[in-house]
Amino acid sequence: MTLQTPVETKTAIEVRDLKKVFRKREGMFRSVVKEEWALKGVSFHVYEGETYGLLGPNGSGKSTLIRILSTLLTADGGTVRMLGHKLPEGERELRRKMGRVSVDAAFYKKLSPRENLLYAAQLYGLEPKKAEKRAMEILERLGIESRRFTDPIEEMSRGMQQKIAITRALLINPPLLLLDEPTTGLDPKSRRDVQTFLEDLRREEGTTILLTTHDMAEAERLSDRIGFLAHGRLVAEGSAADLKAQAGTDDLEEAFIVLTGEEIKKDEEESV
Ligand SMILES: Nc1ncnc2c1ncn2[C@@H]1O[C@H](COP(=O)(O)OP(=O)(O)OP(=O)(O)O)[C@@H](O)[C@H]1O
Repeated sequence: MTLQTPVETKTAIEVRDLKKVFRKREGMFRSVVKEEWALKGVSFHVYEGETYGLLGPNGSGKSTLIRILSTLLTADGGTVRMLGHKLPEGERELRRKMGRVSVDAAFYKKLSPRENLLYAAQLYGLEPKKAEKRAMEILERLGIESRRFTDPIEEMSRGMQQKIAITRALLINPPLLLLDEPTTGLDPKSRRDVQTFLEDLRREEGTTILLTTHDMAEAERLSDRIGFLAHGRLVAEGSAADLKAQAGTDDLEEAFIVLTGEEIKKDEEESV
């Protein structure tokens, strides 16, 4: 009898009962403290090499969740384990292993993408020539013409800045990528460039990707599994097909409404 080797599926991200509260002072004398639970106990996991999309309307807690995983915010409850490291203890190691992109990426705006990326490469301890070659390759694949590499970032559109932020996150070729709304506000072509690039990355490098979006088509195109987030809770999860089956519909947007009782408002510029 021959024993079959089981296919090993490792977990890259494990989030258990994650909670986050924001406290705001309100009232005339700012004496009233109001608590806002952005995350009310969220649990999910992402397998190695999987793309997992968190889908939710404005204010559902997507950015808060990604910011905690990115080590930019600390949680008020629950546990996070990524690539075998627990937060907050494994913060330093994790920062070296993950790429993070958010809508408010900080750059030296007077400097060019080339200068910003070389500076980041230096911080990562990368060899400048190799880093430059990799950066130029990624920028080209993302559809930025090489003649723009030396223009100041402040002269570039938001879409271009977003592509430069993605390039920076990928300089170290991280096994894990956390993307907060990677295509929000991009024109249709830029959006497709970024989506195609993310698909290639998953296929060619086996990168584990956690992304947030409020774009149904994007979630469906990119994600192996999708989690529906509403009011700080993960209401449902599964492949797009599973979620549609759970809701008894063949449309993901309708499935979102049926399963969460919420609607996702589309930004006007986002209709592709
Ligand atoms: N720094 C903060 N201080 C106070 N409240 C905050 C802070 N960040 C987020 N919140 C609140 O937490 C809740 C979740 O916000 P979060 O930004 O995570 O949602 P989101 O799903 O990412 O929304 P969007 O799609 O608009 O970015 C909201 O009610 C928001 O007002």
